[in-house]
Amino acid sequence: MPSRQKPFPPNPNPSNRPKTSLIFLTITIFSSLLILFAIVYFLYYLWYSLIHRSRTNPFDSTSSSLVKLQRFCYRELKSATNEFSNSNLIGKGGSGTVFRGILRDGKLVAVKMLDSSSLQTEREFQNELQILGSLRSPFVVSLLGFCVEKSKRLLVFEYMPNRSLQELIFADNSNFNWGRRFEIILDVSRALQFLHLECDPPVIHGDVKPSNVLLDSEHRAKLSDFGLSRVKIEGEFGIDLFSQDLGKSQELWKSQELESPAIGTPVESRNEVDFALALQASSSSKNSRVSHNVKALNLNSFTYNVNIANENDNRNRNTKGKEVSNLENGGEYWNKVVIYDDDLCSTNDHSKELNSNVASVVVDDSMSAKQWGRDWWWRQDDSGELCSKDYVTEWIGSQICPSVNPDWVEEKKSSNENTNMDNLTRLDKLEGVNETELQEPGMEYPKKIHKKHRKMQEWWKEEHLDEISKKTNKLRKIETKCKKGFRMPRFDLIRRCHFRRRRRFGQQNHNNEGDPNMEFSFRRGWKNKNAHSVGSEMWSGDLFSRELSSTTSMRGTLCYVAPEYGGCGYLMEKADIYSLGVLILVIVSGRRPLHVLSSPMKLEKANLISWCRQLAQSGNVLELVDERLKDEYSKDQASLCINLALACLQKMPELRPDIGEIVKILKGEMDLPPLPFEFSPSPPSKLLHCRSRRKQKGNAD
Ligand SMILES: Nc1ncnc2c1ncn2[C@@H]1O[C@H](COP(=O)(O)OP(=O)(O)OP(=O)(O)O)[C@@H](O)[C@H]1O
Repeated sequence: MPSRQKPFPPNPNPSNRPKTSLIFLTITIFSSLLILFAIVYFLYYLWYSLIHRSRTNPFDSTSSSLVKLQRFCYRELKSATNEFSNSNLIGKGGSGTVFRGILRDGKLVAVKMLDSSSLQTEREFQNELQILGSLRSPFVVSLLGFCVEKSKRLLVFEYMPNRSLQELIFADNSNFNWGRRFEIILDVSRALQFLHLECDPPVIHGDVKPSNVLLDSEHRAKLSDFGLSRVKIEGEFGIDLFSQDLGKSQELWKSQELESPAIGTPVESRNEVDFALALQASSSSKNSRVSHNVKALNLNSFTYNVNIANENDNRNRNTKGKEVSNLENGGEYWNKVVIYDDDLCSTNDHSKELNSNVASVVVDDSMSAKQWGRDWWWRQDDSGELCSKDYVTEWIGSQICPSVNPDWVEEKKSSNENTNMDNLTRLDKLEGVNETELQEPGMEYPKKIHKKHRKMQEWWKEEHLDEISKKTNKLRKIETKCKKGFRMPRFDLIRRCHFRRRRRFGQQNHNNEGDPNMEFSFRRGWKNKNAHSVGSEMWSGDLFSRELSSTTSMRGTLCYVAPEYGGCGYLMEKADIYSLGVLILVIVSGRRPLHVLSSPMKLEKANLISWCRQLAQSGNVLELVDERLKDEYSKDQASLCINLALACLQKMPELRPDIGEIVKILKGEMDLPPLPFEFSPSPPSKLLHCRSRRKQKGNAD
């Protein structure tokens, strides 16, 4: 009989059901709590790490440092400086005049009155406020306050009673002993260490030189003048045009290195072009790169308590407490005019216009078309023309030899002093310098410069038409790619802001273009509205100014500026390292980087850097040490400093030590890495042979 299946027995205990759901509920609540706790913990951790992170964020909106900046009325600063009297005048720089002042509370300050409002002034002012205003370090001069009234721009700094290193080094009866020199080198290095490694994002000073190193009452050095500084924003650059070029130059470097003669080769064959490189920065277009850091300032989340108040132009208007930036306009600094909220003082910004009335300034002389010409440009296109010491010598000769440079005779008559092609010519400042200024004592620039330089440019144009055309095609290709959607944000950005600027300042541009003299300015390039060829397009200021007009990085000081920066490249930490290298040599030697003496016998010492390299090659670096020190210095320290400087002066930025290493080396915590010989200034030996063969051939003819 089939067994009947019993139905499933009913649950003997119906109260089990609520028990199960209770357990389920408990588990759910517990796990929810756990997740909530984890989230809270994560958020707390995030907050904690943000608050306690070791780096100083100069642009951290939570930072109260900027809030501490005091806004002064013009009247107040006027009375503090006794109406900006000459007796209170303590210095004059490229961008303004500095006065000593005593505030109402008795505090001694240095008041820097920036020269009349221009784009350049405004940018430097904003830079000082936004970068230096947020930095606090014992190695950096403190910015205490500012004043904005109409077109007046003033900055109030802590007073540095022992003035600048420049004055200390070059004072006649300088009691500048070795201990102090070494301390100053260490202090400047620490200042850069702070900027490069302890700030987030890192800050690049961009203009390290003796006059920007100020000394406090205890002769401790502090870095000042952040008008040209930049904030490094990692990863903002998109496609890196520069590094592509750098790759190329690296290949060249390698080939040079391989083909360069071994140690012991006569110096003449691989001597210096540092000076050329520095000067190259002042007029190179080939090395001009689209500036990739113009946006740096605006990329930061500045959330200062600011108002925009400019009723005169198209600048953005913004409300208090908001970031004032205009990315559409390429994020250029001048679209971000910040006026600090202060009930006491006027908040109107009357800075209106780009000062387009800029003199063309170049370094040239009657011989320059030839002298500067081929040799000068050699390094810019690697086209094979030899660049050697000759042109430096010739150039210096032209400054010294009366037959070559009649201007010099005049100068000499009026003064028997040494001729110093000093480092104090800031490339960006040259732009605004007129001829009269150039003829100031100590600045041996020839007078009729426009015409001569024009010739050189025309020569260059002829010689390099092919190359320019290639470059133009390359740019066009990039543009086409842009249009097709291939993202080249920087290029496009630069292009856009160029056109916008042209529109904005259309009137001024028009005026310049109408100038039959084809003025050259570092940012605008050559203007020739009648020129239509590809090559002339470059020099007409179209392509050239497209690159340069948008760049805010046409910066640096002659002889201190890093060659790769060239005024238009990236301003990276290693550019500061290069300048530090020059500064170290200047401190150790007590000489200017380019010190041209009337005696031709001392010509080889004219260029400090190349002289130092020569000494290094002959194993006699201590000859460079300032004679005024006699034998009262530490030979080990001096030789360490000089070798360290040489390491900093390497052409390839990558090969230079970083600032952390430099500080360690100076403190004796790390050995100086073996110093590679710097062959880059020499042309590849192949070219040397070519040239010598050509020369021989020429002689035979
Ligand atoms: N805080 C300060 N305390 C004392 N002296 C100062 C101070 N700031 C500047 N000076 C003096 O004023 C001079 C001019 O300084 P400024 O920064 O205007 O120009 P610079 O650095 O010499 O040139 P440039 O602006 O072209 O780089 C300095 O060399 C220094 O002697």
